[in-house]
Amino acid sequence: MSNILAEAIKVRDALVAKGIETPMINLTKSKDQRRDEIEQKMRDVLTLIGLDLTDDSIEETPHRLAKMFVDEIFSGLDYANFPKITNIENRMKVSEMVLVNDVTLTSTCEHHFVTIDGTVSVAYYPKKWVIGLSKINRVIAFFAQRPQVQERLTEQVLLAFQTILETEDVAVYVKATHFCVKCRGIKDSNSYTVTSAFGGVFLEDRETRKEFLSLINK
Ligand SMILES: Nc1nc2c(ncn2[C@@H]2O[C@H](COP(=O)(O)OP(=O)(O)OP(=O)(O)O)[C@@H](O)[C@H]2O)c(=O)[nH]1
Ligand SMILES: [Zn+2]
Repeated sequence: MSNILAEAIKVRDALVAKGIETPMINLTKSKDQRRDEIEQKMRDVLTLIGLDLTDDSIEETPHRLAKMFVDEIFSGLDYANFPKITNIENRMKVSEMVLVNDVTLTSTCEHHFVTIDGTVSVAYYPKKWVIGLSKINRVIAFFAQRPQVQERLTEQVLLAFQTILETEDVAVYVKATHFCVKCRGIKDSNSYTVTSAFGGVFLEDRETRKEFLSLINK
């Protein structure tokens, strides 16, 4: 736990207090241990599917899956991976909306463990702080690298930025295609899902919300 940044702990506590934290347990095993155990269990799963793991193309797949789960697509379950964010004091007194539009979103649906593919737009009115623009992408990527449902992801991103920026005035808009809808089940390759979450002035003032939505052209 010691390598978790104070900012990350603040964000986690805020999500827990609001009841929007991802259902997760405390990780006690080392990454090596977790990779090893996942690899063994994935070996069993792939064999039960009917694959021959002596084939040289797939013999390393259980190992690849273990690495992918721990180090890549589910790395956002570990707050040690929360991005380092340098808050810059708003000395230039920016008072207009800061908008980062169409940030790439690649996440994983928690119901079927297949891809969620979309974009996220985030806007805020700076109060005390501004942050580096790339940090907006990095925070979104952190929460995307978890098993997710789109509604909770949207709320988590909103509260994370409200906590980091110390302002309620944040808006989040997510548009995504769910491969659990596209490649299996109902097999609808056309539909997409839109979710949004608004705080402060974006919630209270219809004109501000309209301005945000028109700026992102939705
Ligand atoms: N609200 C919400 N639902 C989601 C999201 N991702 C997937 N789902 C839905 O979660 C549901 C899971 O439903 P279940 O009935 O338990 O699973 P299933 O029988 O495999 O469902 P089908 O997809 O209808 O075959 C499905 O309707 C998915 O489309 C999401 O981000 N938000
Ligand atoms: Zn799904």
